[in-house]
Amino acid sequence: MAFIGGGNMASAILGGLIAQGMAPAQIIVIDPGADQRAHLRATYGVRTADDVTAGCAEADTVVLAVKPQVIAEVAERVGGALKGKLLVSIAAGVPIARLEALFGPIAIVRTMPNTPALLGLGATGMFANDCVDAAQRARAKTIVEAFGLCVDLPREDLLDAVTAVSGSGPAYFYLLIEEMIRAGASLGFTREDATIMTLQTALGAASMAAQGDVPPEVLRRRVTSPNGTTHAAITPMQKDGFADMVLRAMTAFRDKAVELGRAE
Ligand SMILES: NC(=O)C1=CN([C@@H]2O[C@H](COP(=O)(O)OP(=O)(O)OC[C@H]3O[C@@H](n4cnc5c(N)ncnc54)[C@H](OP(=O)(O)O)[C@@H]3O)[C@@H](O)[C@H]2O)C=CC1
Ligand SMILES: O=C(O)[C@@H]1CCC=N1
Repeated sequence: MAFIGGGNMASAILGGLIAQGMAPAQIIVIDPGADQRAHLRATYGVRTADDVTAGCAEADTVVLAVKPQVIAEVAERVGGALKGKLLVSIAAGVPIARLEALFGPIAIVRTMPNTPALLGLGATGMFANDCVDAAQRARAKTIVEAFGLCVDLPREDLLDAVTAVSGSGPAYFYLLIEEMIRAGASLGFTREDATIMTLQTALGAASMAAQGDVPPEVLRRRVTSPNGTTHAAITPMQKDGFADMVLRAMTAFRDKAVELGRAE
């Protein structure tokens, strides 16, 4: 398996795959940064290369993990070297039609993962082109499921919505965590106490919601005693347009994914 691009998202996937038992020697990462290649070798034990054609030669599966703006340059360098291989793209917004125009009519699975893949807790959407056969589809799914859950999408355009929900989603929660820590510290906690209380609360709330038997709205109401403290906090948030803010933010993420993917 080869990765073109060894940055943040590739590292999260590598960490997840290796923790799940994939042999690092089976993985080669192509990245232009000598320091980054040394870091990847030291951290994950993978092989590295700086030349994309040589790097992909032995792989049957190639993960395209560069920024959308760099894909055309990669395609120019790689030429026809991906013929017969499975290309798994993780690039936000880049449509399969554009990948086919750049890399030729090869088997392509377009995915949108997220960084919790590092802990095997990724949430990934995927969609395959018509060149992908049953064995390649199963291989892509096995890889994705090694670092979290995989949703096989009925339409390609839903991948831009996946970017808004789960691809970028960890950042919404991190922002809330950052601000809760800051606010906790300003209410008199030490920063350390504000941090552990906030993180344990985030973990506990997410774990309860993830059990799935009680909807989040009901869980929220159970915390919200009539006319109590939670009510005093949440009511102004709702009045100040929290729901609209989340919708606008996620629509902006989705639209940016579309824009990035269409850019030449
Ligand atoms: N970060 C995230 O949470 C997620 C990211 N993605 C997608 O993953 C992709 C990568 O994003 P991310 O990991 O955040 O970005 P990074 O910038 O962290 O990683 C990209 C890596 O690719 C390297 N690179 C640049 N040019 C080439 C080239 N020609 N050949 C090989 N490697 C090259 C970069 O090197 P250098 O820095 O030296 O240029 C960098 O190390 C994007 O398409 C993004 O949309 C998808 C889901 C989530
Ligand atoms: O911000 C980005 O463009 C990437 C895609 C999804 C998450 N991070």
